[in-house]
Amino acid sequence: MTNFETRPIIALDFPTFEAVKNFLAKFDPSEKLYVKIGMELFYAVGPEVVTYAKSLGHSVFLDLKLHDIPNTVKSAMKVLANLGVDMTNVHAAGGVEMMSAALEGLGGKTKLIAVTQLTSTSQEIMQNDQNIQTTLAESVVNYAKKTAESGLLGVVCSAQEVALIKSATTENFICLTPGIRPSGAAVGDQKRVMTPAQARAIGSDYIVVGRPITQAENPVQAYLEIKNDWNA
Ligand SMILES: O=C(O)c1cc(=O)[nH]c(=O)n1[C@@H]1O[C@H](COP(=O)(O)O)[C@@H](O)[C@H]1O
Repeated sequence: MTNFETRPIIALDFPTFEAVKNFLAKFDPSEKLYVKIGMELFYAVGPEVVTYAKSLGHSVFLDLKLHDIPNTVKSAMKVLANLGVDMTNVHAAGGVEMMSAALEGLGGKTKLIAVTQLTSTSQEIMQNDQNIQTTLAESVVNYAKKTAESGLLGVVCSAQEVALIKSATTENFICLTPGIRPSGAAVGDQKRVMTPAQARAIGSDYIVVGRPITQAENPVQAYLEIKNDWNA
Protein backbone atom coordinates (compact mmCIF):
# COMPACT_ATOMS: atom_id res chain seq x y z
CA MET A 1 0.00 0.00 0.00
CA THR A 2 3.04 2.24 -0.10
CA ASN A 3 1.98 3.86 -3.39
CA PHE A 4 -1.51 4.83 -2.24
CA GLU A 5 -2.58 8.01 -4.08
CA THR A 6 -5.20 9.90 -2.10
CA ARG A 7 -6.67 11.65 -5.15
CA PRO A 8 -8.97 9.60 -7.37
CA ILE A 9 -7.72 10.01 -10.96
CA ILE A 10 -10.42 11.73 -13.01
CA ALA A 11 -10.79 10.33 -16.55
CA LEU A 12 -11.16 13.42 -18.76
CA ASP A 13 -13.06 11.59 -21.48
CA PHE A 14 -14.20 14.69 -23.37
CA PRO A 15 -14.29 15.33 -27.13
CA THR A 16 -13.01 18.93 -27.17
CA PHE A 17 -10.53 21.24 -25.47
CA GLU A 18 -13.40 23.57 -24.58
CA ALA A 19 -15.26 20.81 -22.72
CA VAL A 20 -12.14 20.06 -20.66
CA LYS A 21 -11.57 23.72 -19.84
CA ASN A 22 -15.21 24.10 -18.74
CA PHE A 23 -14.97 20.99 -16.60
CA LEU A 24 -11.70 21.93 -14.86
CA ALA A 25 -12.91 25.48 -14.27
CA LYS A 26 -15.58 24.11 -11.91
CA PHE A 27 -12.89 23.15 -9.38
CA ASP A 28 -11.27 25.52 -6.90
CA PRO A 29 -7.85 26.43 -8.40
CA SER A 30 -6.16 25.36 -5.16
CA GLU A 31 -7.54 21.81 -5.61
CA LYS A 32 -4.71 20.04 -7.40
CA LEU A 33 -6.20 17.11 -9.29
CA TYR A 34 -4.82 13.93 -10.82
CA VAL A 35 -6.33 13.69 -14.30
CA LYS A 36 -6.26 11.04 -16.97
CA ILE A 37 -5.96 12.09 -20.60
CA GLY A 38 -7.02 9.23 -22.82
CA MET A 39 -7.30 8.50 -26.51
CA GLU A 40 -10.39 10.56 -27.29
CA LEU A 41 -9.03 13.80 -25.86
CA PHE A 42 -5.41 13.33 -26.92
CA TYR A 43 -6.34 12.46 -30.50
CA ALA A 44 -8.76 15.41 -30.65
CA VAL A 45 -6.58 18.09 -29.08
CA GLY A 46 -3.00 16.80 -29.02
CA PRO A 47 -0.13 17.50 -26.61
CA GLU A 48 -1.49 20.99 -25.88
CA VAL A 49 -4.07 19.52 -23.52
CA VAL A 50 -1.30 17.89 -21.47
CA THR A 51 0.57 21.20 -21.23
CA TYR A 52 -2.66 22.91 -20.17
CA ALA A 53 -3.41 20.43 -17.35
CA LYS A 54 0.19 20.63 -16.12
CA SER A 55 0.09 24.45 -16.20
CA LEU A 56 -2.85 24.32 -13.76
CA GLY A 57 -0.71 22.23 -11.41
CA HIS A 58 -2.53 18.94 -12.00
CA SER A 59 -0.80 15.56 -12.25
CA VAL A 60 -1.35 13.75 -15.54
CA PHE A 61 -1.77 10.08 -16.43
CA LEU A 62 -1.51 9.81 -20.22
CA ASP A 63 -3.53 6.73 -21.07
CA LEU A 64 -2.73 5.79 -24.68
CA LYS A 65 -2.34 2.02 -24.11
CA LEU A 66 0.46 1.50 -26.62
CA HIS A 67 0.56 -1.94 -28.27
CA ASP A 68 2.79 -2.40 -31.34
CA ILE A 69 6.13 -3.92 -32.30
CA PRO A 70 8.89 -3.16 -29.76
CA ASN A 71 10.79 -0.71 -31.97
CA THR A 72 7.70 1.37 -32.74
CA VAL A 73 6.64 1.50 -29.10
CA LYS A 74 10.14 2.48 -28.00
CA SER A 75 10.23 5.36 -30.51
CA ALA A 76 6.75 6.53 -29.53
CA MET A 77 7.71 6.47 -25.86
CA LYS A 78 10.73 8.67 -26.60
CA VAL A 79 8.30 11.27 -27.94
CA LEU A 80 5.88 10.91 -25.02
CA ALA A 81 8.77 11.30 -22.54
CA ASN A 82 9.12 14.93 -23.65
CA LEU A 83 5.55 15.75 -22.55
CA GLY A 84 6.47 15.54 -18.88
CA VAL A 85 3.47 13.43 -17.85
CA ASP A 86 3.52 11.64 -14.49
CA MET A 87 2.40 8.24 -15.72
CA THR A 88 1.62 6.43 -18.98
CA ASN A 89 0.80 2.89 -20.10
CA VAL A 90 1.08 0.05 -22.61
CA HIS A 91 -0.81 -3.23 -23.11
CA ALA A 92 0.87 -6.16 -21.35
CA ALA A 93 -0.34 -8.31 -24.27
CA GLY A 94 2.47 -6.71 -26.29
CA GLY A 95 4.86 -8.97 -24.36
CA VAL A 96 8.05 -8.66 -22.34
CA GLU A 97 10.19 -7.48 -25.26
CA MET A 98 7.72 -4.70 -26.09
CA MET A 99 7.31 -3.61 -22.47
CA SER A 100 11.10 -3.51 -21.94
CA ALA A 101 11.48 -1.44 -25.12
CA ALA A 102 8.76 0.94 -23.89
CA LEU A 103 10.60 1.42 -20.64
CA GLU A 104 13.86 2.08 -22.44
CA GLY A 105 12.22 4.63 -24.76
CA LEU A 106 10.54 6.43 -21.88
CA GLY A 107 13.82 6.87 -20.07
CA GLY A 108 12.93 6.84 -16.39
CA LYS A 109 11.13 10.06 -15.41
CA THR A 110 7.59 8.90 -16.13
CA LYS A 111 5.93 5.97 -14.33
CA LEU A 112 5.10 3.15 -16.74
CA ILE A 113 2.37 0.59 -16.09
CA ALA A 114 0.66 -2.05 -18.26
CA VAL A 115 -2.97 -2.93 -18.89
CA THR A 116 -3.75 -6.57 -18.04
CA GLN A 117 -7.32 -7.44 -19.00
CA LEU A 118 -9.56 -4.42 -19.54
CA THR A 119 -12.26 -3.92 -16.93
CA SER A 120 -14.82 -4.17 -19.73
CA THR A 121 -13.69 -7.76 -20.39
CA SER A 122 -15.53 -10.61 -18.68
CA GLN A 123 -14.19 -14.15 -18.48
CA GLU A 124 -16.66 -15.20 -21.20
CA ILE A 125 -15.51 -12.41 -23.53
CA MET A 126 -11.86 -13.29 -22.89
CA GLN A 127 -12.40 -16.99 -23.62
CA ASN A 128 -14.50 -16.41 -26.74
CA ASP A 129 -12.77 -13.41 -28.30
CA GLN A 130 -9.15 -13.85 -27.20
CA ASN A 131 -9.26 -17.67 -27.02
CA ILE A 132 -7.47 -17.60 -23.67
CA GLN A 133 -8.78 -20.76 -21.98
CA THR A 134 -7.91 -19.98 -18.36
CA THR A 135 -9.82 -18.07 -15.71
CA LEU A 136 -9.76 -14.30 -16.08
CA ALA A 137 -7.86 -14.00 -12.79
CA GLU A 138 -5.15 -16.38 -14.09
CA SER A 139 -4.74 -14.32 -17.24
CA VAL A 140 -4.51 -11.08 -15.24
CA VAL A 141 -1.93 -12.57 -12.86
CA ASN A 142 0.11 -13.88 -15.81
CA TYR A 143 0.16 -10.42 -17.40
CA ALA A 144 1.08 -8.85 -14.03
CA LYS A 145 4.04 -11.22 -13.63
CA LYS A 146 5.24 -10.47 -17.18
CA THR A 147 4.90 -6.75 -16.45
CA ALA A 148 7.00 -7.06 -13.29
CA GLU A 149 9.56 -9.16 -15.18
CA SER A 150 9.84 -6.32 -17.73
CA GLY A 151 10.72 -3.84 -14.98
CA LEU A 152 7.51 -1.76 -15.09
CA LEU A 153 6.08 -0.33 -11.87
CA GLY A 154 2.65 -1.89 -11.98
CA VAL A 155 -0.54 -2.70 -13.82
CA VAL A 156 -4.01 -1.51 -14.70
CA CYS A 157 -6.48 -4.12 -13.49
CA SER A 158 -9.87 -4.37 -11.81
CA ALA A 159 -9.94 -3.99 -8.04
CA GLN A 160 -11.16 -7.59 -7.90
CA GLU A 161 -7.67 -8.86 -8.86
CA VAL A 162 -5.53 -6.64 -6.62
CA ALA A 163 -4.94 -9.16 -3.82
CA LEU A 164 -3.92 -11.91 -6.26
CA ILE A 165 -1.56 -9.57 -8.13
CA LYS A 166 0.14 -8.29 -5.00
CA SER A 167 0.76 -11.82 -3.76
CA ALA A 168 2.09 -12.91 -7.19
CA THR A 169 4.43 -9.87 -7.43
CA THR A 170 5.27 -7.57 -4.51
CA GLU A 171 3.28 -5.38 -2.15
CA ASN A 172 4.83 -2.30 -3.82
CA PHE A 173 3.72 -3.29 -7.32
CA ILE A 174 1.20 -0.61 -8.36
CA CYS A 175 -2.39 -1.68 -8.95
CA LEU A 176 -4.30 1.11 -10.69
CA THR A 177 -7.97 0.26 -10.86
CA PRO A 178 -10.63 1.71 -13.17
CA GLY A 179 -14.13 0.22 -13.13
CA ILE A 180 -14.94 2.16 -9.97
CA ARG A 181 -18.57 2.93 -9.20
CA PRO A 182 -20.11 4.53 -6.10
CA SER A 183 -22.85 2.22 -4.84
CA GLY A 184 -25.98 2.58 -6.95
CA ALA A 185 -24.20 4.30 -9.88
CA ALA A 186 -24.71 3.13 -13.48
CA VAL A 187 -22.14 0.50 -14.44
CA GLY A 188 -22.32 1.20 -18.21
CA ASP A 189 -19.89 -0.90 -20.26
CA GLN A 190 -17.76 -1.87 -17.24
CA LYS A 191 -17.97 -5.54 -16.21
CA ARG A 192 -15.66 -5.83 -13.16
CA VAL A 193 -16.56 -3.02 -10.77
CA MET A 194 -16.10 -2.01 -7.13
CA THR A 195 -16.89 1.01 -4.97
CA PRO A 196 -14.05 3.38 -3.97
CA ALA A 197 -14.14 2.13 -0.36
CA GLN A 198 -14.05 -1.52 -1.47
CA ALA A 199 -11.10 -0.78 -3.77
CA ARG A 200 -9.25 0.91 -0.90
CA ALA A 201 -9.95 -1.96 1.49
CA ILE A 202 -8.62 -4.47 -1.01
CA GLY A 203 -5.37 -2.54 -1.55
CA SER A 204 -5.72 -0.57 -4.82
CA ASP A 205 -3.04 2.12 -5.07
CA TYR A 206 -4.84 4.39 -7.53
CA ILE A 207 -8.46 4.51 -8.69
CA VAL A 208 -9.64 5.95 -12.01
CA VAL A 209 -13.15 7.39 -12.20
CA GLY A 210 -14.75 8.88 -15.29
CA ARG A 211 -18.47 9.13 -15.90
CA PRO A 212 -19.59 9.06 -12.24
CA ILE A 213 -17.77 12.43 -11.97
CA THR A 214 -17.79 13.92 -15.48
CA GLN A 215 -21.49 13.18 -16.11
CA ALA A 216 -22.66 14.12 -12.62
CA GLU A 217 -25.01 17.04 -12.12
CA ASN A 218 -22.45 18.48 -9.70
CA PRO A 219 -19.04 17.09 -10.71
CA VAL A 220 -17.12 18.78 -7.86
CA GLN A 221 -19.46 17.30 -5.25
CA ALA A 222 -19.32 13.88 -6.94
CA TYR A 223 -15.49 14.06 -6.96
CA LEU A 224 -15.31 15.03 -3.27
CA GLU A 225 -17.74 12.26 -2.27
CA ILE A 226 -15.73 9.67 -4.18
CA LYS A 227 -12.50 11.04 -2.70
CA ASN A 228 -13.96 10.77 0.82
CA ASP A 229 -15.14 7.23 0.23
CA TRP A 230 -11.69 6.28 -1.18
CA ASN A 231 -9.87 7.82 1.79
CA ALA A 232 -12.29 6.56 4.47
O1 LIG B 1 -6.31 2.23 -18.78
C1 LIG B 1 -7.39 2.66 -18.29
O2 LIG B 1 -7.43 3.75 -17.74
C2 LIG B 1 -8.56 1.77 -18.33
C3 LIG B 1 -8.30 0.42 -18.32
C4 LIG B 1 -9.35 -0.50 -18.10
O3 LIG B 1 -9.14 -1.71 -18.00
N1 LIG B 1 -10.61 -0.01 -17.96
C5 LIG B 1 -10.90 1.33 -18.04
O4 LIG B 1 -12.08 1.69 -17.87
N2 LIG B 1 -9.88 2.22 -18.28
C6 LIG B 1 -10.20 3.66 -18.43
O5 LIG B 1 -10.77 4.17 -17.24
C7 LIG B 1 -11.83 5.08 -17.53
C8 LIG B 1 -13.08 4.60 -16.84
O6 LIG B 1 -14.11 5.50 -17.08
P1 LIG B 1 -15.56 5.31 -16.43
O7 LIG B 1 -16.05 3.93 -16.77
O8 LIG B 1 -16.36 6.39 -17.07
O9 LIG B 1 -15.38 5.49 -14.94
C9 LIG B 1 -11.93 5.19 -19.04
O10 LIG B 1 -11.25 6.36 -19.44
C10 LIG B 1 -11.21 3.96 -19.56
O11 LIG B 1 -10.52 4.23 -20.77
